[in-house]
Amino acid sequence: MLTVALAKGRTVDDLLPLWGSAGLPLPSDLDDTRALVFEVPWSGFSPIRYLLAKPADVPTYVSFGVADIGVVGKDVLLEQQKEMYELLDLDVSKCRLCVAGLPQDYDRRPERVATKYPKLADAYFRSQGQSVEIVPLSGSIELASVIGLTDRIFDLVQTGSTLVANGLTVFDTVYDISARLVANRSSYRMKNREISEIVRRLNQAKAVRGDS
Ligand SMILES: Nc1ncnc2c1ncn2[C@@H]1O[C@H](COP(=O)(O)OP(=O)(O)OP(=O)(O)O)[C@@H](O)[C@H]1O
Ligand SMILES: O=P(O)(O)OC[C@H]1O[C@H](OP(=O)(O)OP(=O)(O)O)[C@H](O)[C@@H]1O
Repeated sequence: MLTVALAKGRTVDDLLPLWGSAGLPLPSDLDDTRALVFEVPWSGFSPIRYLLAKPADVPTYVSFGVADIGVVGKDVLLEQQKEMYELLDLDVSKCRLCVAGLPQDYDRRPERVATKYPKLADAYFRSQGQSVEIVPLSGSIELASVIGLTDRIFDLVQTGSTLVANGLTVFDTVYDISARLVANRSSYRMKNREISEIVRRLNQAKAVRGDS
């Protein structure tokens, strides 16, 4: 059995079309159930057990080895820096980690920064030689700047529509983000046949998608 931890929500929604076109077995009734574990047979290989986890918890499952591989955003991997192999950029759930704020604050020295990524934000502002207070929040980060709790946010931007809707603008783009396939180090050795086949098929599906 190969156990795969998938970040539920946006990541798994964006991943499944690629996973399916790679000919990998799909959990079928994902949308119709509250179940979090799905076991699916895989012809010629060990069955796959999918775990649907909160995005921020996927690296924990993989690094402890209760999941052999996982799919999660690079933002989460960068923030947590857990021990594991990053095998593949899946090129889905693409967005950017940015510093943003109200346009009138652009020329002011930053004092407080709201973010779901406290370590990355701290490292970024230190690298700019700026000492800021990090305000950790768990979502709707834009709100902090809109109501004046902070003069910067450090958050994901894709279309930019959340920023626009809240009167905010990008000050700097810090990282390009996308979903990644990761593996537990010892699983990578012990279950190499299955894991290598998954990587091979996903690479092939990515190439076909890129051509079309
Ligand atoms: N607007 C976006 N566009 C594209 N990808 C995004 C966007 N927002 C987040 N992502 C990517 O998708 C991943 C999951 O985002 P999502 O918003 O579903 O999770 P979350 O808010 O962290 O989940 P939860 O709050 O349920 O734990 C992020 O880690 C990031 O890699
Ligand atoms: O540039 P956009 O296309 O508008 O996307 C960016 C928004 O998407 C994410 O939030 P999400 O929808 O995950 O909600 P959250 O703030 O509760 O995490 C991110 O934190 C931004 O708020």
